[in-house]
Amino acid sequence: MPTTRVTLASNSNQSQKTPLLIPDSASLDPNASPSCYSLVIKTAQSKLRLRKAQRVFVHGGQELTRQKDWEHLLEDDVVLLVSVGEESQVEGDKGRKIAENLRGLEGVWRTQKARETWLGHAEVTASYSAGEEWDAALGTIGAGNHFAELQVVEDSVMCKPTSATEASQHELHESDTHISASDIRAARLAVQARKVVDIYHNNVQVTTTWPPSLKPDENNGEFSSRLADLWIEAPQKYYIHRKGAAPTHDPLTYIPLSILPLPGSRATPTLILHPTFSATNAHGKTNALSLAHGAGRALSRAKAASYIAEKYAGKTEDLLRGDFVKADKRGNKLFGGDNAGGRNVHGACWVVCEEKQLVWEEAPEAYKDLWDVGEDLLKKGCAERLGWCRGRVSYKVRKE
Ligand SMILES: Nc1nc2c(ncn2[C@@H]2O[C@H](COP(=O)(O)O)[C@@H](O)[C@H]2O)c(=O)[nH]1
Ligand SMILES: [Mn+2]
Repeated sequence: MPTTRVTLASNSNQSQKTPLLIPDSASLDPNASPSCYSLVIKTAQSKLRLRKAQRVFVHGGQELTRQKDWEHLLEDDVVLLVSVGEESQVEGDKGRKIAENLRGLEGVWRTQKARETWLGHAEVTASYSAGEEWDAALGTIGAGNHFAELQVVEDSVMCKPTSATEASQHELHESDTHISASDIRAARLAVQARKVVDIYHNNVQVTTTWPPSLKPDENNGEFSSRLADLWIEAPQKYYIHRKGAAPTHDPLTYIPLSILPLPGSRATPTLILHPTFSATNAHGKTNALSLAHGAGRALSRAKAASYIAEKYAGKTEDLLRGDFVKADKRGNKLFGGDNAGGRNVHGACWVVCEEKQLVWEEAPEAYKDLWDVGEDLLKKGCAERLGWCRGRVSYKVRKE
């Protein structure tokens, strides 16, 4: 019987593979029975142990959904990547399309009049306008190395039940001792509820108490009394100058942030941290009410530019592709196989960056290991990890 010889691989762990001979009798119409699609799914379930196998892709991100995809892409020796639906709407080809169509984030937002109106403060009839030159940055992603990223919350969010409770205000009971599906859902909701998460950083904050007190009602009074031990009595101004760090509180209200993202690079996840305040970190004093605002550079911009330009000579354009993901600097592209959770670097971002120099300077290899940085913060009692998100489209700059 004539057959087509293909290899099936798990989309999230592509070293996990199995051969499959598809008989010509199998229909190319995915809705027929038996179809090439149903055979692929069944084989992935039994041989790759992907119980929830549901989507089939080829390298490059194109998904085989319609009969004509199967007609066009099914051939001898093709590798079919089978996923359990971990992708989001911005996965694969969609990510590429979004990246292609996304533009103007660095361009001015509305008119100066509209910006001034937005910056006005009706109650105190004051305006925070700083003049046209500066207001022009309002509503843009900013300049320099700023970026905006579309990310998805990964399914495998792990969290402590108490963190999930605080973060999401979901009705989870603090006495829960195991991580349940509802905890995971709660952590996801916490992140998703704030669909746009900005990261304050490099700011100067003025405070008159050190450390600032938290609202007693948030801590049943107990926390405030412990903080009192640390208070410096005389009210005077203290300045917290952050460079490479983000505040653990909303700088205006002093209310602790429920989540604080810790980005790694355009190809690695963003950890979702929950700042903590306990005796271990002297209620935030140890870390100056701040957390790292990113993994941070491992290579200077100059070193990264020359190293990456040489390493990927002639392939700079490929570095912008979401399907051109190289192993991280430890070589652990699929670190730990299926149990790696967010550690693998599968499925990176489609990047919009029309400045070659920046593409090289901000390559994933130029940054420290996000997981190590995150782990240090956890070990010092400065934060808990609620989960992580994965970038799908990263917008840096267009030259338009
Ligand atoms: N998710 C992404 N994270 C990135 C990217 N480029 C850099 N980074 C991380 O962000 C912090 C902050 O950047 P900085 O330039 O202001 O220091 C940095 O420490 C990196 O770890 C990216 O494209 N996507
Ligand atoms: Mn920085």
